[in-house]
Parts: sequence; structure tokens; C-alpha cells
Amino acid sequence: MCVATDRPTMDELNALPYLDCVVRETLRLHAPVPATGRMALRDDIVPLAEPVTDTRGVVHETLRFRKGEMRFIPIVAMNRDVEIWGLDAMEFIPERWQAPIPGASAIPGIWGHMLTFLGGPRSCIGFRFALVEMKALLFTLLRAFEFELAVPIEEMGQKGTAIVQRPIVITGREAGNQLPLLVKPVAR
Ligand code: HEM
Repeated sequence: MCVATDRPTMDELNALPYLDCVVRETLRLHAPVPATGRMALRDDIVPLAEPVTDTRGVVHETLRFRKGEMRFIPIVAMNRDVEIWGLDAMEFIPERWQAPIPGASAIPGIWGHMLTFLGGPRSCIGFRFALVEMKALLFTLLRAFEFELAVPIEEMGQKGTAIVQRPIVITGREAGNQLPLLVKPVAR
């Protein structure tokens, strides 16, 4: 991170391309809100991008909504779909953001061609703040400290609350949310 200040402005943080790739990839693979739902306010028929064959073999080219019906929006599943992101969809690869991702461009998310902050009129109003907050924290902490997991990665899991996901240690669920880290000052 070649920035000539310890206190970068928002514009200076946003001008760091690799930091941007890391934030995008983190929010793709580990969307804090994994899913949500919406209720249809009126009957409607929505065209599908690709025809879908249901379990009875019937091919559908549209999706029918009836007023009052709920629809599940699988944010994490879409953020990790191999048909959109490629066979390495489950891997953390910030470099994938260095070029346009053709499959993702049709996703109607408010940010980043993904649904992490959802889309449409009730999408996240705090997304710009969240992004710059993440960048400021990473910029400050990674220049000062080295972080390492304090438990084997296999012991880490995640627990969904009503809305967001949080880390837990699988063998210590009763301790609640936690992410044990070893933190060392960066050797200069
Ligand atoms: C990484 C951080 C964040 C993520 C992933 C996130 C994600 C989301 C998502 C998916 C929704 C839509 C939920 C739904 O309607 O089912 C939402 C709504 C909302 N978010 Fe965020 N959010 C984040 C940070 C923030 C921050 C920092 C703020 C405020 C400063 C904020 C304020 C809101 C508000 C007020 C809504 C409701 C908007 C509405 O219903 O019109 N969010 N967020």
C-alpha cells in the first residue's frame, strides 16, 4: 500500500486498486447478510434470464408472483454461483476483480455486481460508509500488525443470527461469537 500518509482521505483509500479487490472479494465470498426475502405487493410475471426446468420436467421461461407471496433471495448462493463466478467461485481470489466479470454484470445489485448490499429501492443505505470503513480499518491495522488465526482453520465456523453471520469456534459454541487471533506488531 504505497500511500504517503498514515491518515488517507476517503478518495485516497478508494484509489488503492488492490485494497478495493480485497474488499470486493471478502464481501462476495462472506456476505454478512446471507439471504433475505421479499413479499409480492401485486400479481406479476417476471421473465427469467435462462429457462428453468422444474422437478416435474416442466420448462419455465417466466416466474409467476401472486400478491402476498414471499420469495427467498439467496444472496450468498448467488455470490458463489459457479455459473456466474467460475469453477473457483469458492476460493478467495482478489485478483478476479482486476478484469470485468462477464457473468456478474447482469446481477442487479446496488454495488459490485453482487447482492451483498441487495438492490432496488430497499437496498442498503449504508453501503458507501461500510466500504470506506472496511478500507480504513484494513489500511490502518495491516500497516501496524500481523494477524494469524489462533486456532486451526478447521475449528472456525459461522453462526447466523436473525440477519447477519458471525464467526464462532466450533468446539466452543457456548462461548458465543469469537474469532481468536494472534496479533503481532509489524517488524519495521
Ligand atoms: C458490510 C456491511 C453491510 C452489509 C453487508 C449490509 C447489507 C444490507 C442488506 C443486504 C440490506 C437489505 C436487507 C433487506 O431488506 O432484507 C441492508 C439494509 C440496510 N442497511 Fe445495510 N449493510 C451493511 C452496512 C450498513 C451500514 C454501515 C449502515 C448504516 C450506516 C447500513 C444501513 C442499512 C439500512 C438503514 C438498511 C435498510 C434500508 C431499507 O430498508 O430501506 N448498513 N443492508
